[in-house]
Amino acid sequence: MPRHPSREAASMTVPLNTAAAAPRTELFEDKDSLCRAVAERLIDLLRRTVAEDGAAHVALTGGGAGIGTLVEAARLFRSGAAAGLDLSAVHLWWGDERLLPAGDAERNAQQADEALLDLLVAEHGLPAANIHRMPSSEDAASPRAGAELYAEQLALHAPEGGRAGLHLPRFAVILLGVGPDGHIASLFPGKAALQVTGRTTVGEDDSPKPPPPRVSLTFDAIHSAERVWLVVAGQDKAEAVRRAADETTEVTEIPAKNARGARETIWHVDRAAAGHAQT
Ligand SMILES: O=C1O[C@H](COP(=O)(O)O)[C@@H](O)[C@H](O)[C@H]1O
Repeated sequence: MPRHPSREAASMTVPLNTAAAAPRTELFEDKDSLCRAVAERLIDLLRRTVAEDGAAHVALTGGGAGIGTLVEAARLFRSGAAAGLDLSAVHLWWGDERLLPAGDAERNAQQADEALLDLLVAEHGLPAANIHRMPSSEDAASPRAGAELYAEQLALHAPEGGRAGLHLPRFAVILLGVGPDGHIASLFPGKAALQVTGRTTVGEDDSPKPPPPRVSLTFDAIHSAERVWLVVAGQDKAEAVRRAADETTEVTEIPAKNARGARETIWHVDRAAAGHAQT
């Protein structure tokens, strides 16, 4: 297995992680109800994790349903429904990012700031230092350098004896959107980044979805999470959802198939993404 995706493998296989939690699906009427439910579930999980472990680490995602979930979480904070959650013990990370200038509107972190994080820092006691953004193009000259920088950040928050020898925080949950092509984070179909093992992060020079330069968690990092929650809304995702559930589909064709957490894997899917007729 390559440690870095120096070149694309013409024909590759990536094993499905059958040791992790098998996926279950929860169906929602539409994107709004899905995002509301995931936001409530996330706040509840953070409360429980902080109470039990003293800290909670979460990896956020971009994308329509990912940012929609943060918008709903902001609504819950504004309404007082998140009262009692000690945000000084919560750390926020990302599953992937575009290697663009800080503050670029296309960056997942920028969209998260606008949807939720600026509010949490200004009014709800989230320390700015607990927001662990992936490097920008000012921080790193290449996706590979960006990946190495983020791996160092992750390692600083790793507990002793982390899973599979990887130096990572203990993620209570990693949130993941799914692209119409079946990608998760910046792990795209057929790309050599899918094969990277023994590392927590990977650079992608040539993402088929613009912009090309990106940084992503690896499958190994995703599999280390306690929980993986996928958030998938819209008819354009229906084919990817269908293929991910098909046992004959290869991970290299639909990377989302291999998005699994150690204890729990939930696909939150709206009716359109599930391929149901619209009502
Ligand atoms: O490029 C990305 O796309 C996916 C899905 O985005 P969507 O707009 O099709 O919902 C997202 O999960 C990922 O974080 C992002 O970088």
